[in-house]
Amino acid sequence: MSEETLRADRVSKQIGHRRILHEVNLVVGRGERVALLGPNGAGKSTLLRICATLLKPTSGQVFIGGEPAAEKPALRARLGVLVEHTLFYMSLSGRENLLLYARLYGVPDARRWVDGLLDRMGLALFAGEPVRTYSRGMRQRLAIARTLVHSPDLLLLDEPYTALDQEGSARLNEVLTGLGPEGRSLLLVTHELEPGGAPLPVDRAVLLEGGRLVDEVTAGSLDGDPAQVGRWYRERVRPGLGRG
Ligand SMILES: Nc1ncnc2c1ncn2[C@@H]1O[C@H](COP(=O)(O)OP(=O)(O)OP(=O)(O)O)[C@@H](O)[C@H]1O
Repeated sequence: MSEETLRADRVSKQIGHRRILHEVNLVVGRGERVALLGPNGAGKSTLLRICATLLKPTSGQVFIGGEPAAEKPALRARLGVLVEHTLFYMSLSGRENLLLYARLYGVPDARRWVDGLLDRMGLALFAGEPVRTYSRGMRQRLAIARTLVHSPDLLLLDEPYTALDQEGSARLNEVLTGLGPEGRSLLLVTHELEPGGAPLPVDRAVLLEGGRLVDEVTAGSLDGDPAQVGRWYRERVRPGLGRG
């Protein structure tokens, strides 16, 4: 794996007559966690989907671990992706759903590993229950666990805190905090600036507006206080008013 886990190189996206992304350059280093922030409609989900190889850019390229993603579909296995509406087999249990995924990726000692993930997301008690009985927050916890099943090098999470309660958010924060030391990387789209009342667990935040990356900040540059990422963002963007 190169030191650059993800590189978006002059990525543009046009849908119909609309330019949604304008020559976006973004690098996520190995073990680095980056928040992709911006107002509604800025193009965050579109950029994340392109980085996740779910959507093709109109121009520009995405590199995963230094390799061009468009030419190597196998790189997909290095990614853990959460976008809206994860699909599960509703009549199967949470555990069975994750085990299917684990077998697909040839995860060793799958049962133990999957049970560990369910436990980390606070789903141990419901592991054997069919997913159709899960609440929205429980499904979101399961969807997060699923992104981790194959120990991906890069997590791409779009609004993962949606529907999570305080405890679920804290569990996710813990998972994301553990990524850096394991050399795993994160691209996180969120409107939640203090999830579960805690600072965003990222090393850097970038601001996307009108399809352009317009600013960035490292958590370390803000007096070493990651809680300041939220303040940094709020000072730049006032909801509904665009750039402040
Ligand atoms: N398939 C599509 N067809 C037409 N327009 C689209 C399509 N997908 C996205 N868009 C438009 O692209 C722009 C960016 O959308 P995107 O979902 O990437 O924004 P976002 O920053 O994630 O917004 P939000 O914070 O509201 O989730 C929006 O104006 C949206 O309407």
